[in-house]
Amino acid sequence: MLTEDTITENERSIAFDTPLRTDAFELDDDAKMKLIEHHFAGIMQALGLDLADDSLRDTPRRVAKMYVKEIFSGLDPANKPVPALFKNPFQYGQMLVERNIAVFSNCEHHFVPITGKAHVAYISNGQVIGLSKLNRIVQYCSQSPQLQERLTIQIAMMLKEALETDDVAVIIDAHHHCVSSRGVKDTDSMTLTAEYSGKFLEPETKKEFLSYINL
Ligand SMILES: Nc1nc2c(ncn2[C@@H]2O[C@H](COP(=O)(O)OP(=O)(O)OP(=O)(O)O)[C@@H](O)[C@H]2O)c(=O)[nH]1
Ligand SMILES: [Zn+2]
Repeated sequence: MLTEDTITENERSIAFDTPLRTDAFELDDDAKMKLIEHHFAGIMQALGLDLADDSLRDTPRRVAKMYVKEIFSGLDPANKPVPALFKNPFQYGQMLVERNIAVFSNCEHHFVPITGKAHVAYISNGQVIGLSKLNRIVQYCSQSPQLQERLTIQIAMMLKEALETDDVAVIIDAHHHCVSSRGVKDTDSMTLTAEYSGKFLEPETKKEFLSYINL
């Protein structure tokens, strides 16, 4: 069992990487899209769909482009945002909370959407980050086949790396379409995950963060 006490930060980071093969980047994006287009046409064929139909003809190409360039573009570390930090001349030393960041991800078990909100916070160690970069970090981590637990931890790790501080918190409140549109078909349940580190492990700081986000 992995716990924060028994593993190092580096080991934890590897444990929570999205499982990728070592040859994951031997094909370039164009080659990946060609392959996905071919295989997706096979799926449609197996379902009995008529690929000669005007509306369906280009679907394999659309899906391939969407996977590689959009919803799974976060698999490629080349797409990782590089968040610029600014000096903090006004010495803002309180927590900064960005709440209600849209989460659009996809569940790795069924490849259907996970949609919801992320609430992130940090306490500056002397530098501040451009606000939109917090959204970009959430987006990048979301753009892989995901588990909500792993997504939460990956966002926290990337915030720590970008902000050069351990004082970060992440909450995700999300709706899993694999739970609502199929399977158990529960349309109302939401899944809540949290990752706290540094000062956010202290009860008062955690309480202050939670008081801002109106769950
Ligand atoms: N822990 C976790 N589980 C998830 C997440 N997304 C989906 N799941 C669950 O993954 C499980 C996969 O279970 P399986 O029994 O292999 O798949 P299944 O037969 O399609 O299961 P049902 O969804 O119950 O029909 C399901 O219980 C999903 O609800 C996630 O982000 N985290
Ligand atoms: Zn699922």
